[in-house]
Amino acid sequence: MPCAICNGKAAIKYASDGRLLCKPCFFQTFEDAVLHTIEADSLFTPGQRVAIGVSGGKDSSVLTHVLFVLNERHSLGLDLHMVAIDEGIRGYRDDSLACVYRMQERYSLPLVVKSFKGLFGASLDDMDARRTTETPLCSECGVLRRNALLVGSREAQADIMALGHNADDAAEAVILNLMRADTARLGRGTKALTGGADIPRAKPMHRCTQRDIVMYAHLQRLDYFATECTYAPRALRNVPRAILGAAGGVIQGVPLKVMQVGEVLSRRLDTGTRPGLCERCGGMASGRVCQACLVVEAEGKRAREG
Ligand SMILES: Nc1ncnc2c1ncn2[C@@H]1O[C@H](COP(=O)(O)OP(=O)(O)OP(=O)(O)O)[C@@H](O)[C@H]1O
Repeated sequence: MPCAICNGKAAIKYASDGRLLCKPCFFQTFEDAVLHTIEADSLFTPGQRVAIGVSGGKDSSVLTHVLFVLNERHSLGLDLHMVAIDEGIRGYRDDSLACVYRMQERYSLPLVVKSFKGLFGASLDDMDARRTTETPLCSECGVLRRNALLVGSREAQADIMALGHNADDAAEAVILNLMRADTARLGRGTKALTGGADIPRAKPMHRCTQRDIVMYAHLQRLDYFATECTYAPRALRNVPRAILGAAGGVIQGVPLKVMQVGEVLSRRLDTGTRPGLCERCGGMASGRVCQACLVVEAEGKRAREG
């Protein structure tokens, strides 16, 4: 089959729109899609210090590589830094952090590492050990990680964060919030730029599908840690992930379609209320105190009760 762009020999299906492409055209198309999001959503301005959240996983490894390439190729003028969070998950984050250190060497970017233990007094494994039931810890972990990324980005004196969220992540969030009838958060994750109250969060791969990201990482032979998090089997996200996985076999570009619906619904349901600042830590909060401070408070109580 001929490549849909250059008529050369096609080797890869571009999952976002189903076109068959050769390897160089696939790389170019994927990188152009990220550049398009950066420009269309005005994510960055020249001279900005960008803290890339790097976990050692495929998404942030691809993001770091593509931002590094685009910054050079298009003279974006970005001062790229890396921020990594060690949640304290034995057999998972320790190995993926080793990958982050190798990335630091490869791209020669400054790196800030913050740990849950250092910031909140307990690792995720410590928090799990205090629980008597197998409750999913992923939402608490996500809340604390967001806060830790903010602390790390402040330490790096970053103007903006760049995170590796993709279209599948956004679609999973839309489906999860639909199932919970959480209309206030329906559009959460569907925007490429959020959180003006503190350091904003940009998602340059927001319109890239997971399939294309995995293919890009594989064909570029990027170094990343592929093992799933120890706690992943308990994650609520497995439900929407399974739905999207099943639909992906029969509907082209399904994550992008679900994401578009989330965007439309969130605009229609927008009440105009914007988050303020937490009175304890200064992070973003919908109430007086942010989710991270509430999680830390609950964990402290658990630890005292032994
Ligand atoms: N431990 C971490 N340290 C720094 N940044 C992180 C960490 N975990 C997640 N992030 C950032 O948040 C983004 C979304 O994380 P999430 O866990 O939802 O996705 P993921 O698919 O596991 O990402 P990745 O493949 O990069 O690990 C990541 O791409 C990365 O930019």
